[in-house]
Amino acid sequence: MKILVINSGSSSLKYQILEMENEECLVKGLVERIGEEESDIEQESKEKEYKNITKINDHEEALKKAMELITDPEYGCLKGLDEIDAVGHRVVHGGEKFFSSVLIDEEVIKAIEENSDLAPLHNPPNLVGIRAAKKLLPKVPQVAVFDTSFHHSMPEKAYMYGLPYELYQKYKIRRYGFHGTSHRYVSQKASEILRKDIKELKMTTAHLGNGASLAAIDRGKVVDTSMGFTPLEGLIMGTRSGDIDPSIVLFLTRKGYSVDEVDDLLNKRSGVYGLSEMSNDMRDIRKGIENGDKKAKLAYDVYVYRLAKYIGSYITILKGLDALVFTAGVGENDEHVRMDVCDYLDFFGVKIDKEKNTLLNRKEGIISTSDSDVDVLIVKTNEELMIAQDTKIIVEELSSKQ
Ligand SMILES: Nc1ncnc2c1ncn2[C@@H]1O[C@H](COP(=O)(O)OP(=O)(O)O)[C@@H](O)[C@H]1O
Ligand SMILES: CC(=O)OP(=O)(O)O
Ligand SMILES: [Mg+2]
Repeated sequence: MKILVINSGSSSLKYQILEMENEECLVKGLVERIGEEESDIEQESKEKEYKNITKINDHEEALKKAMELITDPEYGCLKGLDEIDAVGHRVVHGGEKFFSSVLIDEEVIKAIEENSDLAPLHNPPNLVGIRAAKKLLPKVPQVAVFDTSFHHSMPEKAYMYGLPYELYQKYKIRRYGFHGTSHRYVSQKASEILRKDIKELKMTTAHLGNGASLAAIDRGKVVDTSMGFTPLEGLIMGTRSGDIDPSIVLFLTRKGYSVDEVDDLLNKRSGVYGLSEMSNDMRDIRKGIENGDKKAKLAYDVYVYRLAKYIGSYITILKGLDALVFTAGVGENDEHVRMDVCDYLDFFGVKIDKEKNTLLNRKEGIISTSDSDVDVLIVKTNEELMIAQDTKIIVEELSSKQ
């Protein structure tokens, strides 16, 4: 079975074709800066790499271009689009309605549309991707895999805010959590690496990409997570502020900032980028620190401090910790972040093996010492594989019913 996985962002479209026989990725591509004068297109297959800059007007055009490249005799991996058996879509906000992946029909599309209010940056482009794929591949079953669904197990006490209850009833204002597909994948993978049943483990998974979140996972079930009503809450991220005093928003609007300006400030101009006044990328921050840049150092320190503070609080609510898992761009590649976060956790018996931490950088495995009270791991996230696996299960169920 060949599955097309689509992750459609506000101005980008990421895609992969996976052969599910051996769960191999046949082709992987990215169209960026959709709608701008120049869009970047990149595709990688076994030994071939395609790169081009051209104008791509919208997501439908991006998907069309992707389909052309997938079936290109030189760069592609398929002879025709009819080889695609199913499509799996990343959908960011499933609200309270979806707690597992579903086959997409008109009702599901309507529900995703209704949740757009809750994730205006993410759900609309996801829907555009779904509609474009349905148009191009009308006979192929399509599945939605939600970022929020793995967090559905959170208890009320973790997902409710200290706000009037009627706001929850009226607007569904509560914590939802995101990156669930990644937290689910890496928690399972970590238990495999540890050769322990996930049902026996207390775990904290740290998805540290451009967006970043933590999940507290008790015996396979999420009990808390750092992102909230939207993906803005929690950790310091590449360009997002994470937790701040909500009064700052009121203060700024009273100073004359418009709602859209505050939105832009908190989502796109804050976090590591805002503090360092330099970059959202940890590689640039490292270079800055090495060159003695004080703001880069400050941004790094605030980033690591917030992370350690959250992990400490998760050790309390989990009443212990068996495994701490680092994943995504920063988690997988930045040995300094892992080292410095674990340094704060010394009191809890977390001991990192410096040599393994360096040696396993960009790889996968256990990086704690054998006498550490907590196993610390690097796991490479693979949201696309998880989406494809869910899609396969749902499509097989569907065909067994027919
Ligand atoms: N070698 C590296 N060292 C440190 N940080 C890295 C490295 N490679 C990537 N990163 C960080 O990872 C981020 C991207 O993470 P990724 O998980 O790919 O992001 P996205 O949220 O876009 O999926 C970059 O912005 C950068 O901060
Ligand atoms: C939900 C979210 O923050 O996603 P990303 O990290 O892809 O921006
Ligand atoms: Mg990501």
